[in-house]
Amino acid sequence: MSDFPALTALILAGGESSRMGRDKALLSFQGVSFLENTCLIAQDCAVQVSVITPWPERYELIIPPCCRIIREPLPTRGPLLAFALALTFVSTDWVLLLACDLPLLTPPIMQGWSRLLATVPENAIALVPRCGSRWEPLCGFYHRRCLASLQTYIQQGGTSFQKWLNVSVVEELIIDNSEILFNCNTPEDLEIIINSPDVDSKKP
Ligand SMILES: Nc1nc2c(ncn2[C@@H]2O[C@H](COP(=O)(O)OP(=O)(O)OP(=O)(O)O)[C@@H](O)[C@H]2O)c(=O)[nH]1
Ligand SMILES: [Mg+2]
Repeated sequence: MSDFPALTALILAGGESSRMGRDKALLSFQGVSFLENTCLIAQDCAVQVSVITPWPERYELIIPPCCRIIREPLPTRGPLLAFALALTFVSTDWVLLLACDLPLLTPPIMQGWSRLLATVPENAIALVPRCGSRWEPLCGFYHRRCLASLQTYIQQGGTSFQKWLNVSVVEELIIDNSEILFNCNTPEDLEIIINSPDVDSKKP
């Protein structure tokens, strides 16, 4: 048995990738696509992994066999609404939400963070890292009890993770090394990780 609660991982793969100019989920890093790599990392700490996307056909051959796909209607309306939809399919208390463009995450890091769930106060709806004044919501843990407040926020027209988290009780996930959250959005970002001598072992 693991020393953290059962987790469902929800992986977002429905972005436009407009800055990258091609689908980030399909980018290859160290011989594995970004999306498959994210699924494999998530599998290591989650009892169920689901990919939420409007185009399942694009990914069904690259994701590991036991991962589920949740189809999101088109047109997409951003990560917050995709998360709210996916959350309705979750049966574990805790969820790990991940973007598919965080290629430096590793299983040991995610497991270490998962252990912190035991320290989260009962009234908190999430455990999320911060970078400066902003949350890093697409690499965070959410309790299923956040769904009610999330749905209310969305019904009021909200679409911003930052604003929703700022009006919620959220525990900050303190991270030792923010480089682990390196977000690969542009061709230049991709060059950086491909050419970095430190990422061979994915230890920034
Ligand atoms: N399912 C789903 N995922 C989304 C949606 N929008 C963004 N994402 C995902 O959220 C994560 C972060 O996306 P961003 O890097 O902010 O945006 P992007 O749309 O992928 O790329 P840009 O067009 O360059 O902003 C990625 O994993 C995206 O695939 C959406 O509407 N639905
Ligand atoms: Mg991004």
